[in-house]
Amino acid sequence: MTYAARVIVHTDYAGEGLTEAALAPAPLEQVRRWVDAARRRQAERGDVPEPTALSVATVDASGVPDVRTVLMRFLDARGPGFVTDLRSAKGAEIAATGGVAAALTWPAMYQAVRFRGRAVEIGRDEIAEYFTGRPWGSRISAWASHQSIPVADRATLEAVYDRYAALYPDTGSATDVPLPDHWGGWRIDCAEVELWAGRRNRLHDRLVYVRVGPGDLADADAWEVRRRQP
Ligand SMILES: Cc1cc2nc3c(=O)[nH]c(=O)nc-3n(C[C@H](O)[C@H](O)[C@H](O)COP(=O)(O)O)c2cc1C
Repeated sequence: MTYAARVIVHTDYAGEGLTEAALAPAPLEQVRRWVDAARRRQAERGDVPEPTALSVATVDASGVPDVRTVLMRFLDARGPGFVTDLRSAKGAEIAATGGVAAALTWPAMYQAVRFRGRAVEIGRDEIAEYFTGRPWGSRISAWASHQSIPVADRATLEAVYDRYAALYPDTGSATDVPLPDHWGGWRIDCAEVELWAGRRNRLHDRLVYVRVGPGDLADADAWEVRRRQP
């Protein structure tokens, strides 16, 4: 017997599914409904930790894919957005190809949302506003870490952190740590938004908003809904 055959537990997905009739006319409202439901469920039952954990896939200049998890910090008609170090591996990959795909996955609810599109850098004003709301230690780490670059050991990293902590001491003010130029974020300007709902016998529902014209995620005229086979 293979390893997989011995360890895999086959769980049938008993979700309620998703119908065309129940789907919101435009993707933003539909995604918000599901994100709100995931947050509520986490608050009530605690089985959807980090409901906005977003897997973000990028492709480097040679066509090699990469993926990591971030937190979805923005969700509006312009697309889902996240914050990060602009100099990171994901940053280099976005600079190289601009293509990005992302997924919110809530296994306890048998639901997932999938976005595909182009990365658009979030404006500095919005980033500055968001940055000031972060805890002081997180803002210090934004200076101390050059994300994705190797470091000799943990002690080296902590020494750099301590240096910035001394440079920008915690005064209790939102502006005691300046916004680093290298810290920012991207939104996904979506070409497709898929809602996946797990159902019995692996006969799941997949309803996909496909962009058919200009407009944002709140504009129903910009999208056509297609059902894909599971
Ligand atoms: C639950 C979770 C949330 C995370 N949130 C973020 C985030 O919001 N921004 C970020 O840059 N990294 C976040 N990370 C770390 C990333 O997964 C990743 O290690 C980092 O962004 C470097 O990725 P890169 O080297 O591919 O650019 C998070 C990791 C986890 C597991």
